[in-house]
Amino acid sequence: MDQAPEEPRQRSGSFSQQKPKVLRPFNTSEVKILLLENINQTAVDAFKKQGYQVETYTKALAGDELLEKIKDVHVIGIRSKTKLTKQVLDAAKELIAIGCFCIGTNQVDLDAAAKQGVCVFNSPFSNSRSVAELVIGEIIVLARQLGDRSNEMHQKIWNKVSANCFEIRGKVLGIVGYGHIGSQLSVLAESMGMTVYFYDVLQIMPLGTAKQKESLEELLSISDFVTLHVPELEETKNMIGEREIMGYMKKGAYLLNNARGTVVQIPALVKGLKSGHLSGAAIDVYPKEPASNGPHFTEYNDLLECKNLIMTPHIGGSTEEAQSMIGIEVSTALTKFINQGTSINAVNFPEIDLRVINEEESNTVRVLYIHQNIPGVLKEINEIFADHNVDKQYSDSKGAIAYLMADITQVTEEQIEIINHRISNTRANIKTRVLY
Ligand SMILES: O=C(O)C(=O)COP(=O)(O)O
Repeated sequence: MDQAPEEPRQRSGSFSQQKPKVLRPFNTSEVKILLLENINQTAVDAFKKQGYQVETYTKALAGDELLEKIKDVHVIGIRSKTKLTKQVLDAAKELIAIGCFCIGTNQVDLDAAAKQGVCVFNSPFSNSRSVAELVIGEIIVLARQLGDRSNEMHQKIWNKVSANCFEIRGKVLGIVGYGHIGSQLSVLAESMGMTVYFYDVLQIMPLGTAKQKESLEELLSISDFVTLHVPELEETKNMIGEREIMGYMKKGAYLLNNARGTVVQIPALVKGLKSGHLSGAAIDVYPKEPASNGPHFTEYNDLLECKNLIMTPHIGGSTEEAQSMIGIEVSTALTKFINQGTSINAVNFPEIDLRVINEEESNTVRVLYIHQNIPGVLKEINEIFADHNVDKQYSDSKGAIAYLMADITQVTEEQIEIINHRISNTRANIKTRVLY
């Protein structure tokens, strides 16, 4: 006789089959999300699935237009072009979070955002493979002068030359910045037969047979190809100028910048190329970049005259794969922050999370309290919580701001209002939300 199938056992711990309760801060259709710079459809779909209102633009916004649009949204999604300065953030009265749908966060005043209780997320590695592959392509294109040959053919010129065209096998690649992109590139370059060295401010374990160099100057002086993979920081601004190009890079070397435009001084690059000290360069990023597609690249006429210079319009991370992954990654982080207060992986905030509240915990509320990091705050808060049962609580700080998350049980609807009101009126309050 067939045996009846066993009842599935109730699993425990983090595999619990109890359903997490969906916490709703307010009617989700009131959550307004503004997405700029052609953010991927995966993000638009994810936000719409939550029931949020979503407005999208293909370009970056600036000036009055940005101030007008940002003033009543709860979340803004941007890429590398939209500048969220303190002045812009001051106008964003309802803003709770910013999503940078890219790696870089230099376009946002992170400190001002934190002080206003606005949590910033990015996508730290989803486009690293795309950038690394682009660099491999550029190295070969430069070594074979393909840009110039192709331009000549477009002008009907047949120019078959082998002088100063090289294989990349056995050449030295110098990587400045050995993070997600630099290290990925290191592996790809070695598999093409290149010898890899890198420079980084941190001591990092090299992948494959790559080796770390102690100084930037040493790296520059031994590399046939120098490629930059550093963030835009005070320390990296103008990092590569005449001293580095003419003084330290080898004669005949190539320079690649797919990092940030401000890292390389354009006049020094032009001098390096025009003097013949550099054999070529690939530049994807510029100190000033147009906000939208079209004939707007008018700042750098000197570059237009340089030979063996590949110029691209900041497309390092622009692949279908990277953009769709970034869309999912950043929209997921933002949704968790909106719905549950989770700030894990935030770039400017203490990283806080608590296990989910289950559906049957019907009278449990979650208090999210973003406050100034000053003495005596927890005492005040715990007095407010004193008549309730604090089920779990976690708090952490980062610089001037602190973030407390607490789940309180047996709270009636009137009490929710009272708790919200009392916490919002504490002297350290920056932003308080109560989810239920
Ligand atoms: O990921 C980054 O930081 C980039 O530079 C890519 O920027 P983008 O999203 O293409 O504007």
